[in-house]
Amino acid sequence: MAILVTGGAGYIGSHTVAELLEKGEEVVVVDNLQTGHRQAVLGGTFYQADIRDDEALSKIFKKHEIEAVIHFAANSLVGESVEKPLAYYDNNVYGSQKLMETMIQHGVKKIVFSSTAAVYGEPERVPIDEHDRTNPTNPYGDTKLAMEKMFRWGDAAYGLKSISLRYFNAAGAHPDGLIGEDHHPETHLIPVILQVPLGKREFISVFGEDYPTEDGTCIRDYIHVMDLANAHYLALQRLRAKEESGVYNLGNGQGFSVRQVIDVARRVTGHPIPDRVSPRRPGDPAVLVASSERAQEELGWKPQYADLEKIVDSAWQWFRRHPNGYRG
Ligand SMILES: NC(=O)c1ccc[n+]([C@@H]2O[C@H](COP(=O)([O-])OP(=O)(O)OC[C@H]3O[C@@H](n4cnc5c(N)ncnc54)[C@H](O)[C@@H]3O)[C@@H](O)[C@H]2O)c1
Ligand SMILES: O=c1ccn([C@@H]2O[C@H](COP(=O)(O)OP(=O)(O)O[C@H]3O[C@H](CO)[C@@H](O)[C@H](O)[C@H]3O)[C@@H](O)[C@H]2O)c(=O)[nH]1
Repeated sequence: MAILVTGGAGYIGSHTVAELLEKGEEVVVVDNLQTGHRQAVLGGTFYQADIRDDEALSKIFKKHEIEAVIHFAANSLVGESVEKPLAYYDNNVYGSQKLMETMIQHGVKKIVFSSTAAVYGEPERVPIDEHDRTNPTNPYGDTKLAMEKMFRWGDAAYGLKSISLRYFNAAGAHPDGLIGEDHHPETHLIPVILQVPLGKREFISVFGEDYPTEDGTCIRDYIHVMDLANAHYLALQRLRAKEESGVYNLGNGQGFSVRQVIDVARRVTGHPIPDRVSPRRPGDPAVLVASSERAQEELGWKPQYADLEKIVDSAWQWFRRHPNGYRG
């Protein structure tokens, strides 16, 4: 039986496909390539299709015997979601609804899906654990919370078991150098910083220096993409063993400010990386740091690349070899 991966040509999806293939799983990928890359899919069967197209989805579910779904396909940028909220509800909420309907029609009852730290909004305390209040400060986080609720009700009504993985900030690349991050335009902090030593931009903009943090810049918890990929495999194993829904944070439990990340990148690349302060980006919470104790205890998850220097170096190795991403 196969694992259907939606968004498997994207950044985190392609690394998870690589992990699943390495574990000997049969993989079917569905991706509309709106931000993904065909070359990023290292194996399995690939379909270029949109998850909102239920006819196309149904054909794929008929053709393959699908055991479980790992669902990454989404719009996922905090800033963009504030400007275009409806595109986020359409792809993330309606898209997940269509996917769930197709799963139910075909008797598929297991799903692992991407949620986010953005469901918490401004946390009441850090590190954040899964019991803490969810109160998103941007439409993106709100759509992911709506997805979580939809799958929870889907369990109650149809016995569809889901594991929601609330990742914090993904970064880094596969150690074999074949796949990595490639977004157009790139907006994520670590790759944007690395565009400076690559000669693609002159300086890094620091979005806001007046947050209630030690140096005034936002704090995030950075997590290596291979550690995320492994967590998806472990979540799948948990669903196979327990058939029980759950929610897990995935982060390293350590927060780094924008300025600290820039300093690490300066050390890793040996480049001065000039910076300039610009206004806050709407929708950004000041601090997001995870407690991932539950994932460690219940999934047996243990991050292998917890050190920020290793994460930035891993991203740097990819960008040095592929300054234009999959285009060379
Ligand atoms: N990157 C992060 O730091 C981060 C953190 C938390 C959560 N997430 C979540 O993880 C998931 C993957 O994020 P990513 O950074 O790899 O993003 P990405 O944009 O690289 O990957 C998303 C993939 O989904 C595909 N896709 C989008 N809409 C689709 C649709 N309607 N039908 C079929 N395919 C579709 C895209 O083409 C792309 O290949 C997203 O759900 C995102 O919200 C990401
Ligand atoms: O050029 C830049 C880019 C970003 N930032 C700041 O860096 C931090 C991290 O930003 P970014 O890398 O864009 O990530 P987030 O906005 O934190 O969102 C990411 O991390 C979330 C989980 O925390 C995920 O849900 C999202 O999908 C993913 O894009 C934020 O404070 C930004 O304001 C800058 O100062 N300058």
